[in-house]
Amino acid sequence: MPSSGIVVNGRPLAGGRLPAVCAPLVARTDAALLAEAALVAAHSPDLLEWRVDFYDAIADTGRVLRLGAQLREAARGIPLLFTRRSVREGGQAIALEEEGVVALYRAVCASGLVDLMDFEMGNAPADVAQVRAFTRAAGMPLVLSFHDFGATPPDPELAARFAQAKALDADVAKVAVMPSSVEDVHRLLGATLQASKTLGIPVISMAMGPLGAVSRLCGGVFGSALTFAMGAAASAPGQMPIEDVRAGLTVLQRAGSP
Ligand SMILES: O=C1C[C@@](O)(C(=O)O)C[C@@H](O)[C@@H]1O
Repeated sequence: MPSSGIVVNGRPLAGGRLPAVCAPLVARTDAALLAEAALVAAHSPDLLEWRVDFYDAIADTGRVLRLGAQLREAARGIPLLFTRRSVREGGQAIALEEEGVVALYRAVCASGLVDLMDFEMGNAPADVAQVRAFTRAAGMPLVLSFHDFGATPPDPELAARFAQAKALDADVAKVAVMPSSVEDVHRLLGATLQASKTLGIPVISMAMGPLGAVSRLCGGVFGSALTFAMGAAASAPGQMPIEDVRAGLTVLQRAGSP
């Protein structure tokens, strides 16, 4: 069965249309994050991603929760995705050990201040299991993700990453890679299509950098349920402004593209 859209709080993002559009928030301070959220929410993305690894006070759970509550207000009903991206997979260095990250995920899950969570499938298996349990208890979908900022792995590994997410009980499987040729982009889209037809859960993929930009526009045709577009600032190479991405998606839709 082909993959469907991502369901958040019982409702499919973007009404089930593929792909929904997510804009990242990458500010470092409280005031800057709230200003960024207000600005980006005005572009009406289907989802806002709080990249909490950018936040200066990530090691202070109380402050994360207080800011999360304010972010909720600033988001004006747009669902929130909570993501700590590790340095290993392209994120920022943070003042927290992995144990602290897991404790932070537990607190944020329990708070109900966000609507879904992203955790890397490459984290310690015990940590992945714990985050799965927290999200499950909170009734929150879990995205298990994999990022390769240096290359596009061979086809069997791409398929294995999607399958690994599913095996680890993800609600959504996500794979992001760096292409060094159009062939790499083509392979990523092929692996996405295959996974979207066989996995039984929504999948997300993107090829990063300028070569991969096309995947952020046409990925939905190949089964990717979400594309990341820049609101105020990019969180990964190759992200385009949200207005441009929406325009591209509209052109495809008008042409009757699936
Ligand atoms: O994993 C992803 C996808 C991403 O890396 C991208 O390439 O758009 C951007 C990240 O913020 C997000 O967490």
